[in-house]
Amino acid sequence: MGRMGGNSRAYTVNPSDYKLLEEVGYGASATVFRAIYLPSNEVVAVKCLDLDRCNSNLDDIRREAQTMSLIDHPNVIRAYCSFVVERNLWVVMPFMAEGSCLHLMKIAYPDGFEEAAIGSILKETLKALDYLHQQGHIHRDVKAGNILLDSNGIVKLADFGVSACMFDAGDRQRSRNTFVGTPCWMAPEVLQPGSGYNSKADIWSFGITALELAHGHAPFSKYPPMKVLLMTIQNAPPGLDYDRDKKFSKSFKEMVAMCLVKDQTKRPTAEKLLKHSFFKHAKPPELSVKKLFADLPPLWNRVKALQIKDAAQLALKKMPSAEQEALSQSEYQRGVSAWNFDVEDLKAQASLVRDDDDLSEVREEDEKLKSFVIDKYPSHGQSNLEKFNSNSEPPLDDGGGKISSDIVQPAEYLNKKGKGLGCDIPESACQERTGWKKNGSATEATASTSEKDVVLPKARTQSVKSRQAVSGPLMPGAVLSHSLSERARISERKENDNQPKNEIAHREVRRTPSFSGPLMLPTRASANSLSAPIKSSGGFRDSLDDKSKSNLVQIKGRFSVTSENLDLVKDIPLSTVPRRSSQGSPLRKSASVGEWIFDSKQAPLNQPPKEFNNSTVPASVLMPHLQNLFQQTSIQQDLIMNMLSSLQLAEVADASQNGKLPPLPRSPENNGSVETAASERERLLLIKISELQARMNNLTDELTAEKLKFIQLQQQLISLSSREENGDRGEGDA
Ligand SMILES: Nc1ncnc2c1ncn2[C@@H]1O[C@H](COP(=O)(O)OP(=O)(O)OP(=O)(O)O)[C@@H](O)[C@H]1O
Repeated sequence: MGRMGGNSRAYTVNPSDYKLLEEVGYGASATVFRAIYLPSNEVVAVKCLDLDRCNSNLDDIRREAQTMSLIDHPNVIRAYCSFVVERNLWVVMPFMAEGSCLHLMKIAYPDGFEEAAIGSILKETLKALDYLHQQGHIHRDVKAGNILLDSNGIVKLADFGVSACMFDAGDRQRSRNTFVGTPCWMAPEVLQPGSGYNSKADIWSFGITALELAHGHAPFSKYPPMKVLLMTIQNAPPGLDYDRDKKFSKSFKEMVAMCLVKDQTKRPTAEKLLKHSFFKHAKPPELSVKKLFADLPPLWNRVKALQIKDAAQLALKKMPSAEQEALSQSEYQRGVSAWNFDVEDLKAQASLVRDDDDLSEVREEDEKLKSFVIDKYPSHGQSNLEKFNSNSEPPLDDGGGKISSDIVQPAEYLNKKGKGLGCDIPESACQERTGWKKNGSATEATASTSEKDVVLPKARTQSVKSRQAVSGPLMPGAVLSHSLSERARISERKENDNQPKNEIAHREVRRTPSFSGPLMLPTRASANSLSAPIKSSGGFRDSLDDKSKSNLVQIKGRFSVTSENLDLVKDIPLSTVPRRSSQGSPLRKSASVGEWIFDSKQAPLNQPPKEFNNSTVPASVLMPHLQNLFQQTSIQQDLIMNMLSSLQLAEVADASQNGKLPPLPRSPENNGSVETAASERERLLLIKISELQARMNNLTDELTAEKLKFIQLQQQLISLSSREENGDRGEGDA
């Protein structure tokens, strides 16, 4: 460590020679400051690496620092010198006044740069890569966050050297607990166990970086690491879409496609890629890059604005997501640090990760972000909040988590014409151009082909949602209330996802005894099994929990999918219930109770109309049948419930009087046995209820039989009378 060669100017390794000024960047393990090198009054950047957060030892760092001293290229940022200050490693570098491309996009270009600027930035970056590869190095961390710009438009690739060393030794990027990163830039071969990788891995990352610059975020960036790993391995490579990314040239699309080939041997070298027509026509960066930040405020003010926004986003992170992210993150750390993936294991882990990219959720988060900012910065006013939007934002892929108490000065900045903030937000600093530009679906629309791959999980999530809705919003009128309650239930479920498990369980128990919606099948099941007073006992709580578990068909994302065909007698001891096969069940026929009430035009219940088997039947045809079915079922349900409850009340009173049920203990001395007696009482009541149900079934059977008899008699009567009529007519004719 110490001074590094290849630089004409000598820099001391004495920390007191450096005056640290504003923070201009932060990453997984480091914070970067603008600083003054006092002996020469020169502005430099000092990167302070927290050694406690790095998994590398000092020897590794020293070795890498020596390697760095050999690097000398205009497009690779070099370290002037480095030294240890307490538990930090300070790396002194040239100060790149416009920061990273990532920051620039976040602050002013949430949808990415225009092609001319991208071409220049990529060309300079590729020159750096070519140089490094020629020197036998692999960068391994090519991404917009590591492409730095200075005020002249000069482009330099950063984070090589010390950082790469730390990457070797462990898991540099992911060593900080608060950091949430994604392996979006990693080549498939890097993620695959044992496949080995070389400098072509940088070409893949370069291709991903091209997409990042084009869209404002890397493909898959909204997914947690585990999911990204799998998507990178399993999905078709991402790319620029020939239709959707119309604004980009064919040669740009071609160039990206060449980089993002899964077979590394088919990817071009940096040297070869530089000869691609896309780079041949690239403009000098002074022309196309410099104008990107022409009217932007100083870097440190932008960084502060971003920190506030990042803090707001972090504060809004919902618990389960955070937990899942932590899980994903820890798995990711485990795998990445060893560079040894068990793909099957990853799949299993990734299946635990939610699919959460539907727009409604993004909007929901967006709304929360707004309200958070209102709470935190009430003076900003609603009009300004309209400018806040995180839809287009990729997840934080740098540090974050630092809630700065500093206040960004009133922004004279970010007044870029047509894009400028032009607002009066004092702290979060007019973030219109800080990536909070509203572009929601537009981002989706311009997504790369990679995001087409994402459509699948999306569709799956949606189908799960629609299945959930089956029990609810079938029809207007009386059922509407149920649909509403069901929707409320779903949203409650959503809410539940954000709550500690024990609380959810608690609420589940509290919710189920409510019989407000007799048409809701899950509620029916619980209503059928138990009466309200019994439900309040602890014993029932267990049974409820078990029941809810047993009804769980699938957990998908935020939603648990429950069986819609819950057995109404599920909770009743089997031995006491005369079970019938559904086919031969008179109870099924007893659905004809509805026929007594509704006119004969109504659809038969036992047999769905033929069209039902045809999936192409229009909803307009299906809806009346479904409504009819639903109404009849609900009426039948109500009838049964009424009969059941009246019978039940009578029986319970009866049984209690006859001493069949143990009376509830009344004296305080009996307190110890209250629970036992109560649960015994519950058990007996359950048996009673099941007996009553069985009796009710028999009664219904009898009723149905009587009805059939009645119909038969009616038919006989009709035929008799018609025969009589015919006889009369015959006689008359004769
Ligand atoms: N020389 C520099 N001049 C100006 N800004 C810089 C300089 N070096 C780094 N930065 C800023 O600081 C940020 C973090 O730096 P860097 O990427 O080196 O840290 P890190 O901890 O290695 O981050 P990560 O590992 O997440 O990429 C950069 O994204 C950039 O915005």
